[in-house]
Amino acid sequence: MERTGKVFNIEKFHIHDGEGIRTAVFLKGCHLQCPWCSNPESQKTGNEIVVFDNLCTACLRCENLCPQKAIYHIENRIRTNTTLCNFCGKCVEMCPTSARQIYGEDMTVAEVIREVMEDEIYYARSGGGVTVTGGEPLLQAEFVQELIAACRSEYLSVAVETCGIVSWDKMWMGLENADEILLDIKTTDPQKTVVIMPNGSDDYIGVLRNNIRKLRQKDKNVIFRCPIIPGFNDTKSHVMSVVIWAKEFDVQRIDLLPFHQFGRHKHRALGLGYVMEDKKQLQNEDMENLKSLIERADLTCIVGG
Ligand SMILES: C[S@@+](CC[C@H](N)C(=O)[O-])C[C@H]1O[C@@H](n2cnc3c(N)ncnc32)[C@H](O)[C@@H]1O
Ligand code: SF4
Ligand code: SF4
Ligand code: SF4
Repeated sequence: MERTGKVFNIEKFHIHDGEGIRTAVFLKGCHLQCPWCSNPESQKTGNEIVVFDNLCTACLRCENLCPQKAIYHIENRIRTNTTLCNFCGKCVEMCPTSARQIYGEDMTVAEVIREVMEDEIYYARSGGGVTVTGGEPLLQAEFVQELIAACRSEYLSVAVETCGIVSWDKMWMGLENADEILLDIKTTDPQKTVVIMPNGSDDYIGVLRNNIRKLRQKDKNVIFRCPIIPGFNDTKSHVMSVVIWAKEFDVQRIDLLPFHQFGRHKHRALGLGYVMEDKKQLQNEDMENLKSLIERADLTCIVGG
């Protein structure tokens, strides 16, 4: 049987996360739980169904239609019994306000490539390609390996975004043929890793450093990316420690990603809560100061990636 990957989104005309016009393929499942994550729907491995209360008009169409009788309401708030739901998608299709969403679909590499190739004309013109992201894409390293091989046979370049916290075997399987590796350095401080891996971060920093070292020994093109998260790592000392790592591993570029709150409605709809509500991204001037720390070390820095 053909291998499938668990995909939760394919986004066209993506202009970040690699050169040119890109199609981003989002793979579901992540073993980290960054409280600020812009894609919290990526974290669980299995399918999920959500209702955005702010969009729901409580028309009850979905409740009346569900073949599994999985939908019910409590005081005009629509809820889904996920043990009864078989993710048929009927309620999502007919919801007049797009308040219902299913996250997660099993797709073959051929199915993903078919969608990707709909925009073939733009990649060549813009120097773009495909970005594989998530969730943590390298948890599905075999699928990523096959997807990259299929992209290469269509002459498409591939960037992969990763947190870098997987075994070396998975890392290499997924990244050996990637053109660009966007490696997130969320922290260099072992004391802080519990914030992003509350269930046990073991040797987060050791695993990350070891993977970077091996990628560089194999001459892979690595770009460090630092999401700048208020109250967690928005300091000069954090950026300086990333600069020191870049020098140590001969990495030439560190991008800075300003904190945003695009994921906040999804956190709520998934019942995860959102602890970043009152956090504000750095002022432009402060971001520029962090950028200049990197540039003064003769490294390239793009804000926004
Ligand atoms: C959602 S992650 C998926 C890839 C991989 N799991 C990782 O963390 O690198 C993609 C990128 O979004 C960034 N990101 C996530 N939430 C963010 C937020 N609230 N503000 C800015 N960047 C964010 C991550 O740091 C990462 O560079
Ligand atoms: S169909 Fe959509 S708007 Fe109507 S009750 Fe269901 S979720 Fe709400
Ligand atoms: S996806 Fe299908 S089974 Fe699940 S709640 Fe919607 S209509 Fe019911
Ligand atoms: S590692 Fe990436 S996908 Fe996973 S929780 Fe953190 S930002 Fe989200």
